[in-house]
Amino acid sequence: MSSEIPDSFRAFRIFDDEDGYRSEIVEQSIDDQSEGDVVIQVAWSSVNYKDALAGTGKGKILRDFPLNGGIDVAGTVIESRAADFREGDEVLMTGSGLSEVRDGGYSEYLRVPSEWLIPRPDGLDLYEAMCLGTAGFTAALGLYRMEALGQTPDMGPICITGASGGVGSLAVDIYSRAGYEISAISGKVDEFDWLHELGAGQCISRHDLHWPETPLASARFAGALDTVGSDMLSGLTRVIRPWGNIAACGMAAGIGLQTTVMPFIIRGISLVGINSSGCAYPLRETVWARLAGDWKPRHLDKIAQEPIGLEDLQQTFEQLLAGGGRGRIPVRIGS
Ligand SMILES: CCC(=O)SCCNC(=O)CCNC(=O)[C@H](O)C(C)(C)COP(=O)(O)OP(=O)(O)OC[C@H]1O[C@@H](n2cnc3c(N)ncnc32)[C@H](O)[C@@H]1OP(=O)(O)O
Ligand SMILES: NC(=O)c1ccc[n+]([C@@H]2O[C@H](COP(=O)([O-])OP(=O)(O)OC[C@H]3O[C@@H](n4cnc5c(N)ncnc54)[C@H](O)[C@@H]3O)[C@@H](O)[C@H]2O)c1
Repeated sequence: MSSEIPDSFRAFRIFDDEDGYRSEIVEQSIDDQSEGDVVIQVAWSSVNYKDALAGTGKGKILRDFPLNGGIDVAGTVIESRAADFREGDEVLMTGSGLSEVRDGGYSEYLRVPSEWLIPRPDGLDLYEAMCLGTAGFTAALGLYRMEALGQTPDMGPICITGASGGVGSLAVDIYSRAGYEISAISGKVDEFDWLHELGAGQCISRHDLHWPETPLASARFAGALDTVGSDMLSGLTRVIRPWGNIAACGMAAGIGLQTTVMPFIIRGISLVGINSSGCAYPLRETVWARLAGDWKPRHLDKIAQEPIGLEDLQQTFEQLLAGGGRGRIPVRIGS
């Protein structure tokens, strides 16, 4: 790694102006970026569903324009005015306003506020940290919050929806490592063998699901991590066993939710909202420590696809939004 910030470097930047909503690779300088007390020489980022919404304009993700895309970043500190970080430190940052209100990780150098930076935990290298990224953090935060509400492996199987995607596949790996029996729901029957390899005990085709319309139906799962939303989440509320939990993190199928109070007051289930982006710093550190330790996925090599570059982002976004994602997509930024 070189130790000087070049006058000009590459970034994937998102615009919304008189020429319309668009994203392109630009040359920029560090002074073109949002404020911060630390500059990182970026090594890796990743592609999340939210990056695809931001990069294509299909979701209202950016709240300021223009900004560099990329809600995840990992690299080495090259310049610091912060007491807690020194040149040469390896760091990562997920969510925390990246590609929402400040420039994101699709950039060879990135200036960030140190208050959101996580020192790379022992047990993960920078590449692995970005194979996890927001997706892995979200899966782990879901489990952390369900366990805080009393979820334990002996209560029975956890259902993971959108199981072939980034959050879903990492959750299958992490939760099975944590001792849970996993029922994976996916529309991609071709991926069932792979999901079994990651730790799913049972795979269920989304196309064979017929959620009951009644307020309650036979309880079949002890808990759930839902990345899909809409009818999937509505149906799940009706089939969770007494005192079980649902961690709701996604809306790949839509943002609606139709249910009744019955699952909550008769079975005592809890619906927990997962917000990876705004998660408070102490909990962030705790969850990253688990991801680097006892919750580190055992099959990252099977979940991570071949790395892509900045020039591949647009095409990858389209594939992801069309439901064509499988596992995680690391983005190589540094040479
Ligand atoms: C990591 C993966 C993920 O997070 S997946 C989720 C990705 N996020 C999304 O897709 C949400 C995109 N946002 C939207 O679609 C819209 O903002 C929604 C929520 C529908 C509201 O739109 P609209 O009715 O036009 O109102 P608005 O945008 O002015 O917002 C209303 C108030 O809500 C707030 N808000 C909005 N987005 C955020 C956000 N991401 N984080 C925190 N606050 C948010 C706005 O600031 C606004 O509140 P206020 O009036 O400023 O106090
Ligand atoms: N709340 C948070 O903090 C948080 C963090 C990360 C991701 N998310 C959300 O979780 C979801 C998954 O994110 P990801 O990065 O893993 O994306 P991804 O594209 O890797 O995975 C999405 C999965 O959903 C499936 N899917 C797509 N459309 C569907 C539909 N109509 N019905 C059922 N399944 C469908 C896909 O096949 C894929 O398995 C997204 O909605 C994303 O916004 C939320």
